[in-house]
Amino acid sequence: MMTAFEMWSYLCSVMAGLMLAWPMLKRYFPPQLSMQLEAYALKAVGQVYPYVRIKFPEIAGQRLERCEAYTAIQNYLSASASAKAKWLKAESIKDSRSLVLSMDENDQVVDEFEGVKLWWSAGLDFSQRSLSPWSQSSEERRFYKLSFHRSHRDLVMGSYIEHVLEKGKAVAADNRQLKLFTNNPGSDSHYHKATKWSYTAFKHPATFDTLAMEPNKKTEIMSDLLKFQQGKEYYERIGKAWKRGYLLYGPPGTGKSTMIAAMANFLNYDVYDVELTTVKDNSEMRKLLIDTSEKAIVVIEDIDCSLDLTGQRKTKKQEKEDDEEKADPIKKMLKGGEESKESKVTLSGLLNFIDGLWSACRGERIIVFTTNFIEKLDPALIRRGRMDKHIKMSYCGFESFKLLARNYLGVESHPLFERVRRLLEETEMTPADVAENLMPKSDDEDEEACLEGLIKALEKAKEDARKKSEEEEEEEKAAAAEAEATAARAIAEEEGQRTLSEGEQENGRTGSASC
Ligand SMILES: Nc1ncnc2c1ncn2[C@@H]1O[C@H](COP(=O)(O)OP(=O)(O)OP(=O)(O)O)[C@@H](O)[C@H]1O
Ligand SMILES: [Mg+2]
Repeated sequence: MMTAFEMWSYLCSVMAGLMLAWPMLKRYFPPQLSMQLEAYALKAVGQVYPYVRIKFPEIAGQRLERCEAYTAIQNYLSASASAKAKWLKAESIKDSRSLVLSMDENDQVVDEFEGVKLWWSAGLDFSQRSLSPWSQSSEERRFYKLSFHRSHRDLVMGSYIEHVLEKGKAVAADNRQLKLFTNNPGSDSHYHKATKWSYTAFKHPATFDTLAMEPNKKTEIMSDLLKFQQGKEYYERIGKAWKRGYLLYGPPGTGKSTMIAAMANFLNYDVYDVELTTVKDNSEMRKLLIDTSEKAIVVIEDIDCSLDLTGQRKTKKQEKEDDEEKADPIKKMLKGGEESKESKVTLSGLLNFIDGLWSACRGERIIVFTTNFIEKLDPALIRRGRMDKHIKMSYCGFESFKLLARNYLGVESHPLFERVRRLLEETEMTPADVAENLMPKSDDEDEEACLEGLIKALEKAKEDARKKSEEEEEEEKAAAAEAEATAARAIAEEEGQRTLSEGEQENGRTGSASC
């Protein structure tokens, strides 16, 4: 004969078994019926059932965004799921080169944390979505459910969930394919899935190993990036948003864009390439930036050309057009439609988003501006704190050349290196041009031919620079001579005028004396 306690324990364990088996049994019932059964069963056992359940939906919130927790749990469970679950789902990651297995809907796995058993199950809800007053569509909503005994509530809430999310994010970082986002031209759509970003897989092969620059400078940048990436607690402690601004400046072809790609590959961050000229106004800019994920590099290339952010300067052409429009109102009206398409992002808007917005965002973000003309930028835009690190990308030095030669030709040293070194000291050539000269153009071209080609190009560049400076000197001399001649003419004219007026005065005096 069973005691009351034994019966109670038996009943509880049957109920627990049923609850845990339910996700698997559910597949044999129509969706509507299974939802109703679940609701009744929940009511019935709610009072006595000793297990707590937490549901993590895939889609949540008003904007129906994908829940970060769901993704993290999916990644966390992928490891246990592939070992324990019976129904598995395979998804390809990283350029379809590997597969991630996650448990299928209605399956479950058991996890253990600090000696406590916890059950995870995957499920599917069907929610009715009304498309119009006459029709409805059923939408599938995935979720994960965590079940555990109520005596472990503190442990789960206190540390287990945090542990799952952190591990899940780490797995995601290892597995994920980097993405390159670009902003779509301004759209006013309110449809919940409309996004302001579109993306493609980021497969740029540049790394810090292939980036040619002075070794000390490169090491400094890499340590700076690492320090930033590992600085979560530090930024929290000093009360600063976890962001860092880099300004890359230098002539075209010195590797600014290549450096951004190397940064993304080094940190494993997505790249958000902002095309400022298609951003309608400051508020759209804000929305765009809120929509970026954490672990992101936000890039604004050629900031000096993107917008009139440099103290509201106007080009001569714009000034002339403005004058013409003032004189001709019809022309202004005709141009009106065109103007409304122009971006109205302002310098202060841009400064606000760099400073203000990200203070409220969790997760690390790097912002990179590039420019060919640092002197054209408003000092407010690039002051430390906004653009924390200013990195000058310069012409190719000998160390950079050696790296390019190793990369492009596979040579560490060569008798021609010495000539290249001397020429690089005497003339300026961008890494882009050096790289182009080092690249074999046919199978017959060996490293010697490429190095000789580079030497010829360097000699030509040196000769061109010499001629250019001679021409400039000539022009300067001619301009100085012209200025001197103009000054002499002006003095002579002034002299002539004075003699003339003195003569007239003299004549006047003799005239009046003879009268
Ligand atoms: N420092 C470098 N190291 C390795 N390759 C480089 C470097 N600089 C330039 N290159 C090569 O030259 C090409 C052009 O470089 P990149 O686009 O990075 O220049 P940039 O400074 O961004 O120029 P721009 O100012 O015109 O945008 C790259 O594809 C790369 O192959
Ligand atoms: Mg570039």
